[in-house]
Amino acid sequence: MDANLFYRLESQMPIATLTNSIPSDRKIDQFVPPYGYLSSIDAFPSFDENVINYSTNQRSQKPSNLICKLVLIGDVAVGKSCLATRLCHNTFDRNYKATIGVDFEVEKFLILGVPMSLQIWDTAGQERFKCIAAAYYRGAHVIIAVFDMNDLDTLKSAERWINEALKTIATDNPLIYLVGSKRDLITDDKVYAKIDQTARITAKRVNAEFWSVSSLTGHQVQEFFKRIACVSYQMLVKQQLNSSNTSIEKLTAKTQLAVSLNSNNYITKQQSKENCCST
Ligand SMILES: Nc1nc2c(ncn2[C@@H]2O[C@H](COP(=O)(O)OP(=O)(O)OP(=O)(O)O)[C@@H](O)[C@H]2O)c(=O)[nH]1
Repeated sequence: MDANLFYRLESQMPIATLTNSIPSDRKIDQFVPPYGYLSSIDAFPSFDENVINYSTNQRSQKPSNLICKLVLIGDVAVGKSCLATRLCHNTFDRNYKATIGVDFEVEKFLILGVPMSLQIWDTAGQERFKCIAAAYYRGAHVIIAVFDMNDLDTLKSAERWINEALKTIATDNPLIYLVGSKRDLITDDKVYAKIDQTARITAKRVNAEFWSVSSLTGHQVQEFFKRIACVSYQMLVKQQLNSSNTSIEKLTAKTQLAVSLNSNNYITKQQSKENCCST
């Protein structure tokens, strides 16, 4: 179904029907912490008071159509599609099937009682599809750069992928996540600690939050996307509140201007009348 039609139909649903259709493991009432406090540039420890008030108001109204666009980027075969599949279908495929251009999934969350759709754009890592995939970066709120923890060259590439995406994304301050995949393949704790440390340094350099996951075992996958859902919900709601404040401010400024213009006009007319009468 065409994505726009889907959202139009959904926005006409009663809120109870919509919220009941969201599974309980997609309902979030507590802010999800980062993978480790040291791995995040901003810990976002809790929901902001304004965001909680907004959510309470929203629950009593028709649901607003909050949509968070997310792009998965990174080298060939680092595990982007498996990550999306683990989240959306809770399955894992050992057979590698290259993504052709881009794939699309939607996952619904209910955050503080308000529905939000996570649009997941899974892009191809193959060089020949880069142009097609990059066309889908525009307007993304979240960038997830995936690298294979067993191949540190893909970590260097992840940094390049992020910098390239930032040039075309055209969104103010998108949230950036650096994700080490295939955690299950590293059994030596010392080896893991070294990779983890290197990844955190890279993450800091690119203003990203670092996570380490395994799509094979499902390790940290659900937590990771719940974390994204919380942080992006908070960001989108704050943006909405700021823009409505700005329009109220603009409206107030316009009204004041109109009042002052009118009163000036009135004074001028009065004065001219007075002048006229006095002659
Ligand atoms: N052991 C293990 N293998 C994984 C994991 N995630 C992905 N793989 C394997 O890695 C290979 C590539 O995974 P994909 O998810 O298709 O990789 P991709 O990044 O989407 O690749 P492109 O579509 O070419 O960009 C597949 O054979 C997967 O089975 C994981 O967590 N653990």
